[in-house]
Amino acid sequence: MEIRARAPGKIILAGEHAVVHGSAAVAAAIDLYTQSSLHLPLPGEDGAGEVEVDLTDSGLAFSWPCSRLLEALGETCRKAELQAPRPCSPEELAAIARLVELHEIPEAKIWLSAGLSAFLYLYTSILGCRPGKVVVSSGLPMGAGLGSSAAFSVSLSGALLMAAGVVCAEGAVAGTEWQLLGKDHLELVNTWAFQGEKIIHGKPSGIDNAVSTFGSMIKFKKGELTNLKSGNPVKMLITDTRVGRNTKALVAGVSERASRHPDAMASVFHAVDTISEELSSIVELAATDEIAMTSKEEKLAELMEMNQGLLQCMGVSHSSIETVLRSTLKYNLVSKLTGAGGGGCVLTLIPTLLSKLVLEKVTTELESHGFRCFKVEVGGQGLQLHQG
Ligand SMILES: Nc1ncnc2c1ncn2[C@@H]1O[C@H](COP(=O)(O)OP(=O)(O)O)[C@@H](O)[C@H]1O
Ligand SMILES: C[C@@](O)(CCOP(=O)(O)O)CC(=O)O
Ligand SMILES: [Mg+2]
Repeated sequence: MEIRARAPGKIILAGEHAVVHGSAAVAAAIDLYTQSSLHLPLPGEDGAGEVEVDLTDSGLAFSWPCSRLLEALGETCRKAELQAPRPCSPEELAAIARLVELHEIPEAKIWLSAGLSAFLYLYTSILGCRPGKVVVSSGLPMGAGLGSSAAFSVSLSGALLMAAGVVCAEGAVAGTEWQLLGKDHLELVNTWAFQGEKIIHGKPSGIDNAVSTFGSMIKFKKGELTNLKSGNPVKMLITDTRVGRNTKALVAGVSERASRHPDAMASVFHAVDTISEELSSIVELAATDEIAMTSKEEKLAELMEMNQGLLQCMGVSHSSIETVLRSTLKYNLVSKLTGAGGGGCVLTLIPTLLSKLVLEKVTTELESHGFRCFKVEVGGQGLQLHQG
């Protein structure tokens, strides 16, 4: 049996970091995906008696004998029958970390260990210690602010839950082999994926796994999700500064700043909340044609600029991000970091009336700094599955 699941990455238009502290944020799915293909041996064929994961983008594969997993994680594997999402306890996480340490991960790729821990937790919690192989491949840059960790957790959870027979397709994406889940099944995938995100991020808000699961453009506040009817989606240029960073460390850094300066940071988070609320109402107004496109774009640009200033206050900008801001400002274009910052990706709003020539000039200038630019479609489908 083979099950494939693909889950999109995301951009955050406003509200990253502040969303972890209860502010609203606005995010949208993008057309770059992480795909997980799960192969389970048929009854009677036990395969190699191992759980294997092939991380094709990093060129590394890992496997654990099922007997070893059962010995280390007996409780987790037994609880798999319940298939109700639950957090990973510190004892389980320590046992999983020991299983990951059985493999020598090259120092340059040590950041993969968080993803491997999330994999082992999701696999054994949902399928128990059954043999199987998962091949993961992604079109998303990893650790760059486009939500690769959430897309990884969502695609894995989707494939595993379908294999366990807990979720099933309810519709199809027209003209493709991909199938969709109903709302309740998506909720279940999302709750499991959040457990994976917790292992990778420490303290995620849940916005990344929500937008990766449900797709579209959403407003997210304190775990509550509102779908935004966006009409004409905004056009964004993404610049990957190629400066590596780690969401977990950046989120922890903002929390530390908030505990050093609680009142000042509460004001910053409140300001971000009002920016996200205003941005989401402009997006929805534009869908009803009650606001002209140019006026919408001017307002969005100003709100993005203000949000970027507040992200600097939180201490998550970076000299590479500032270089992108300065370069795009020369062409009167507004940019802000997206995701956790500290490097990673920057969004630049592309106004409808911007000439191709100007866009080419900006892109050339950004690429001359060693950055990578690309355009994405915003607000598409969330999790999609295929059973072969
Ligand atoms: N395809 C993948 N294979 C293995 N691990 C992955 C994959 N995608 C994401 N991860 C895990 O997620 C981490 C990146 O997550 P994070 O720091 O939150 O950045 P982002 O979510 O913005 O890409 C990686 O270090 C890795 O542990
Ligand atoms: C910084 C944050 O708001 C978004 C992190 O996104 P990413 O992992 O950098 O793609 C954290 C969160 O909301 O969980
Ligand atoms: Mg992430």
